[in-house]
Amino acid sequence: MAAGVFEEDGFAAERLFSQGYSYTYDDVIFLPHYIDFPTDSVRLATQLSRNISLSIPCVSSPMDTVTDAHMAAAMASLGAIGIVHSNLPAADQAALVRAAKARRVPILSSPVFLSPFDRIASADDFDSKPYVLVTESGSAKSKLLGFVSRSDWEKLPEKEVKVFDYMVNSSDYVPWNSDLGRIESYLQEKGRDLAVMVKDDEVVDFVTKDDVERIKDYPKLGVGTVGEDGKWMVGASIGTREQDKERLQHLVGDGINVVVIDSSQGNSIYQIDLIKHIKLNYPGLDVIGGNVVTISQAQNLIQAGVDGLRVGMGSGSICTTQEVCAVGRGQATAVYKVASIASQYGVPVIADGGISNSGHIVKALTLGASTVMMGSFLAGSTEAPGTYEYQNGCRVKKYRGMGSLEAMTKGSDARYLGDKAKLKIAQGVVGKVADKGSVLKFIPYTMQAVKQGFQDLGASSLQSAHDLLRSKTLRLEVRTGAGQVEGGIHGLVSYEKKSF
Ligand SMILES: NC(=O)C1=CN([C@@H]2O[C@H](COP(=O)(O)OP(=O)(O)OC[C@H]3O[C@@H](n4cnc5c(N)ncnc54)[C@H](O)[C@@H]3O)[C@@H](O)[C@H]2O)C=CC1
Ligand SMILES: O=c1[nH]c(=O)c2[nH+]cn([C@@H]3O[C@H](COP(=O)(O)O)[C@@H](O)[C@H]3O)c2[nH]1
Ligand SMILES: [K+]
Repeated sequence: MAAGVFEEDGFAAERLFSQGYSYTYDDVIFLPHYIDFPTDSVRLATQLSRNISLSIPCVSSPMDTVTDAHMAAAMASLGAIGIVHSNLPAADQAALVRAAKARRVPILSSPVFLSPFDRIASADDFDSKPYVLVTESGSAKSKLLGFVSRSDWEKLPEKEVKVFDYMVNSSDYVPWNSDLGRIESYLQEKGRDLAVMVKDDEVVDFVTKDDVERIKDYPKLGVGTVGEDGKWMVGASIGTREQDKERLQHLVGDGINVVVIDSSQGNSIYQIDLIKHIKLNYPGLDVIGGNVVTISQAQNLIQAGVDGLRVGMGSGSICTTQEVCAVGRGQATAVYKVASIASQYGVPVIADGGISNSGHIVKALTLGASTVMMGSFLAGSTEAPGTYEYQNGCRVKKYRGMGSLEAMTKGSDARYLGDKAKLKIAQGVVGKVADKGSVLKFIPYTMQAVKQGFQDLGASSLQSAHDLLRSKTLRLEVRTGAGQVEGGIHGLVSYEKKSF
């Protein structure tokens, strides 16, 4: 296929993105190319940063309604990665990192522990869990003695008795790093409904037969993201205040694999100094800088030594930065521009914000990003922090911007403690997103859709998509308003949209 054949049809990215417009994902559309491979042969393996490889290009955002320990473990199990948020005291953030790394299953049950001499007075004591675990002292760091199932407790005629009188005695456990396959065999062999995981002298968690059955039915992805220590890889975010150096020390102590410096405008003296500090003091730790949207911002952070760049300003679903500050960039343009410079230095780019469907992921990756970072796309999942509630008959979870007044005044973050006297201006909102089920189910389907997009483009991998982009074989155009309407569902009285 000679490139010349396409010269007259569509634009190369270089030309399209140098005309003075700030384009976002929905503005642009790729022209299909040539298919000579099946969908399943498309490889989505990628780099998060210089030294961290992922088997799928997905990252969960460091936001307090998106990434805690549960999300981080689930993302790692999918071959992606989670970045634990920093809107809480340093020790608590480090505890989330520790929790995510303390298992090799994609789920967390966060058990309730009791001692044999405690009593279970009400169903609330189960904290919505099917079991409580019984240990010698009633804490995790104590000898496992057994468990109480909620159904057994409900059948008790007299609830005032001590746990000791009716618990199931069992000190049987599986090692902390057992995967689901191993746990399933254990449950089958022992004819049990519950496997407790123990590490050294600490009871880590439990997995139920119901959990295993549920997850077994989900589609399988590639290998999980595991570090040299045999644990899930987990990232964490920090700010650029002096106290964040101490926070980082905690996080490194608990084994984070990568740090993300969280700022809406990364090209600052504060961030550049911090990058240098981290590279000097933790030379083995990958640092992701940002956020940036221009070539010159990116160049400054690359010069300071970043191993990855986070791109996006004002493109997030809960962001009001462009409205409040008049600064930012359309996300398609931002990703293309930053990636075009970062690729020359071998620095991978994370396209952060504005992802609401698989097509946006295809666009971000094809325009030069190596991964996408998602907030709203993941916030309605089972694994996101918070509980579901009902709004107008719809099952929803809370999702909020980290620059919203509510998140800023949560009062825990050192970033704002010193600023109490200052007037606070919100750059984000608080909202709700619909229940999407488990990331363990919808991410594999989303990745399959991304593979179909890559196939249409004639790209069998991320590298091949980037090669098509840079060789100008990839052609694209801007869609008019009517073009965007035509590309969506239109002209129907009613419809049901089911993606998988
Ligand atoms: N990607 C995006 O478009 C946006 C993201 N956000 C999110 O909201 C949260 C807050 O972001 P920002 O407000 O940008 O946080 P930030 O911490 O970067 O900046 C807050 C303010 O503190 C200042 N500052 C930072 N370090 C300092 C230091 N060491 N000494 C003195 N002043 C210092 C900054 O210049 C800025 O005025 C983050 O989670 C961010 O990701 C907020 C707005 C837009
Ligand atoms: O202007 C902003 N005000 C905020 O309060 C805020 N909180 C998060 N973010 C950024 O949005 C990204 C997530 O965006 P999505 O929901 O579109 O995935 C995130 O990954 C952040 O980059 C914010 N931007
Ligand atoms: K926005």
